[in-house]
Amino acid sequence: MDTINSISYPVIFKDTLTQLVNFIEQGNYSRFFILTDEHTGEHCLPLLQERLEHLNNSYDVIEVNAGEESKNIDFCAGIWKMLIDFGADRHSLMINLGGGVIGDMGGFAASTYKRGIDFVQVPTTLLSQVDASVGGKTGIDFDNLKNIIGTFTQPKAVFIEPAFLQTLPQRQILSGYAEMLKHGLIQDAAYWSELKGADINAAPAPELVYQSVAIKNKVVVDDPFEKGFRKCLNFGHTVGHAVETYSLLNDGSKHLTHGEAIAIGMICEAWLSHKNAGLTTDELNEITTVLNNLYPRYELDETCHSVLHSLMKTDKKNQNGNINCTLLNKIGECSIDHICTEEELCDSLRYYAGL
Ligand SMILES: NC(=O)c1ccc[n+]([C@@H]2O[C@H](COP(=O)([O-])OP(=O)(O)OC[C@H]3O[C@@H](n4cnc5c(N)ncnc54)[C@H](O)[C@@H]3O)[C@@H](O)[C@H]2O)c1
Ligand SMILES: O=C(O)C(=O)C[C@@H](O)[C@H](O)[C@H](O)COP(=O)(O)O
Ligand SMILES: [Zn+2]
Repeated sequence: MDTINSISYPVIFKDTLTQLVNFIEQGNYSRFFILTDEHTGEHCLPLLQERLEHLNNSYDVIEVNAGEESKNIDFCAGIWKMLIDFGADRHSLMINLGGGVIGDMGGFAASTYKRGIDFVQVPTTLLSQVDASVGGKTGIDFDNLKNIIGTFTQPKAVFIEPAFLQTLPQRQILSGYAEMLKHGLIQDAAYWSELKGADINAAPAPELVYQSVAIKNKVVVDDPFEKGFRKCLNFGHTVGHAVETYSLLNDGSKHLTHGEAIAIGMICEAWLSHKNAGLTTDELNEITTVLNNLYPRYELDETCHSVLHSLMKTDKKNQNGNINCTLLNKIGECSIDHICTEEELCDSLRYYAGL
């Protein structure tokens, strides 16, 4: 349980911060930059800085506001500007110290600055440790659409440090847990069974984080650019991204987290899986009960269906104007490219609302 080899880089689980310092020392970088947000600047940066004290390399810290509201072109431009002001050359390294927002946006900023500088992911939320840091999807939100601008660019390494999870609020633990449950549902029934009964009041054991990364990694290694089966990792996201965006637009600072929205999306898409892909009634009931008990309820009445449907029409898995979902054939097995109609998608929202 030390390292997983991903597409072109290691995901490191052991002696993580020491390994990060070694990586910087051996990388011969002209300069490095640590991207943080307000919370990781406070809770995670000091732990890293302790280890950097004996290094000769100089570095700068770039801090952005925390949260999804910052994952946009304005904050990204702020990062590019800071890199210019700090004199970052092509042999610079960006260290993304934070959750999925920092990883996605920092990865995007790095992959485009001077046509691309190296970056590493140091994920500090459960969600980013089990999912966002691996696989090379970078990006920002634009025009109220999730991750609509971005690249597939692989980091040079990923460093997963369990100590960072100690300061993570419970709500964020639960948010990351949704992507872990997704990994079980799409690829591993035994993992789903193990997780559904686990204590979610604290960060999960490192073995479970490792298992999730292993599941995701196998998929992204086989299909790094999402030409086909990688779409399985998007189970719950056709509806989930629409619900997340809807909440970002309507709920101000009380918006849903990514994981909370994906949990709702997984309930709806489990219903679609029952209708169109062979998921049994018992399995649908099991998935619905587990997710509905774990995650807060969210009101989705008829008035929001047309907005949600318009948002789903922009999903990246779609083709030729059809909305393409990833659906479960059974717990632990899924298939991609199921075309779902507006009526079916709205019925799935009605199923959720009627629970
Ligand atoms: N690239 C991918 O493959 C991928 C996969 C899944 C999700 N995502 C994206 O990831 C984002 C969600 O990521 P997230 O859930 O990590 O959100 P986030 O980055 O907004 O972090 C959640 C909150 O936790 C705080 N935080 C982070 N680490 C902390 C720590 N150790 N202690 C205390 N507070 C801490 C952050 O400041 C923030 O307030 C979404 O934008 C989603 O689209 C990307
Ligand atoms: O890595 C992937 O592939 C995923 O789909 C993982 C998702 O959990 C993640 O939310 C991802 O950012 C979604 O990507 P998008 O292409 O639908 O924006
Ligand atoms: Zn996700």
